[in-house]
Amino acid sequence: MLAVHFGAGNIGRGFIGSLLYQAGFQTCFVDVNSEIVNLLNEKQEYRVILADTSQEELLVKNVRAINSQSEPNKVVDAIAQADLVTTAVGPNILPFISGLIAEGLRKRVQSNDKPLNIIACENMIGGSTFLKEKVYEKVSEEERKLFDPCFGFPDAAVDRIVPNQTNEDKLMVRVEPFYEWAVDQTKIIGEKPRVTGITFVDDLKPYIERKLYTVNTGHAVAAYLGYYAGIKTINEVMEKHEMKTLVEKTLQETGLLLVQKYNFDMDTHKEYIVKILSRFSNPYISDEVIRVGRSPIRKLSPNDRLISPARQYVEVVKEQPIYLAKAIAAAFIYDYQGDEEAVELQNKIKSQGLEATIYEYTQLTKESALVDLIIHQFILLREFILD
Ligand SMILES: NC(=O)c1ccc[n+]([C@@H]2O[C@H](COP(=O)([O-])OP(=O)(O)OC[C@H]3O[C@@H](n4cnc5c(N)ncnc54)[C@H](O)[C@@H]3O)[C@@H](O)[C@H]2O)c1
Ligand SMILES: O=P(O)(O)OC[C@@H](O)[C@@H](O)[C@H](O)[C@H](O)CO
Repeated sequence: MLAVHFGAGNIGRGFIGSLLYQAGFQTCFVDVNSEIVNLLNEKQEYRVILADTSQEELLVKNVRAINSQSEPNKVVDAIAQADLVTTAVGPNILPFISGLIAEGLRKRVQSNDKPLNIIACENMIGGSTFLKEKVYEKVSEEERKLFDPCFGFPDAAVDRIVPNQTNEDKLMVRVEPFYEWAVDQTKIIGEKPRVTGITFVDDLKPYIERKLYTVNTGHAVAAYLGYYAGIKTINEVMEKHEMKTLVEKTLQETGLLLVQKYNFDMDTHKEYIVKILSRFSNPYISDEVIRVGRSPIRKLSPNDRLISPARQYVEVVKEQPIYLAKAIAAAFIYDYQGDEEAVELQNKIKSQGLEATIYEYTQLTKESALVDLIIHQFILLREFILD
């Protein structure tokens, strides 16, 4: 069985690649990083180490890689023969890989009538659906009709903390022991991929919202407030009582929303939050706030981990989400110069002011009480910096 996986980065190698190997797949990674591509082809295996007391090691074998920039035709051929296609490249990159996927599917319908599922394993709601839209923009109406019965794009939620890391062995990747991979089985075409570790569900929305608005919201709060306080890593943030409290208070807000919206059991959800907080404090992982806070414009977009739960909190809980507003304000203050989106955001605030910048990136409107709340929290944080 052949899996083609786009993105041989942290989550690609550390999570998806390791589960695919354990399920008996040969994995062909597709990436633009020639160093990683060459190493994968040279070694054909890599190590995944668990970041806990056990330091357990898994040798992931049966892997190869293609550089999609220099050998796009090989990617097309691999997709034409694959049994599964997955991605972990980042939401902003999906449009850039959609052309190659379209080419691959175009070639495949001519020679291979086996159904194929393409699963985007990205931190976003509706990632595979978005990828499908981008692929379908590149093919004709006639081809879309041919593709529909053959290719599924089931959405997914993936959870495993894999920090950026520099190891002597450049292929090795250190990962937290916890993982979760939920896939919308209603959108699968043909047989479900036989991968132990995937949970197939009929309704992905509660899974993805619970994950994104707990793990990723909590992470974003820790990253932006941590950066603001001059702290380098997430576990250092969690060691500061007042910071940890801010993360907890924010997760109480998203928790209340999730419990009311999905009828989750409150005690079970509280336990889920406790588990997430303990994952953030894992002493075996050093996860920089600049990785977790990366791409603030994406993280401030309407359907992502900050604005979406804040807007829904107002609608569902009918109160003001003070702590989410504080986290959003901290994201608008985030000015790390090594992050293109942070630089763009700060330039926008300088040139057009905070209020117009909020409207532009969050798509909140003048009618939303959230805007004043965010501005208020922004001023409080700014005054604190200037003091
Ligand atoms: N790291 C985590 O803890 C984690 C956990 C769950 C989900 N995710 C999600 O997984 C995705 C990847 O995150 P990551 O942390 O592994 O990032 P990463 O930067 O480590 O990996 C991304 C990989 O994609 C490659 N890439 C970039 N452009 C490409 C292109 N055009 N074609 C093929 N490959 C390309 C990069 O070279 C890199 O190897 C993101 O959507 C992220 O939100 C990450
Ligand atoms: O990958 P991002 O930029 O969407 O979010 C950063 C982190 O919150 C994220 O990578 C988490 O580590 C991951 O989602 C845990 O499952």
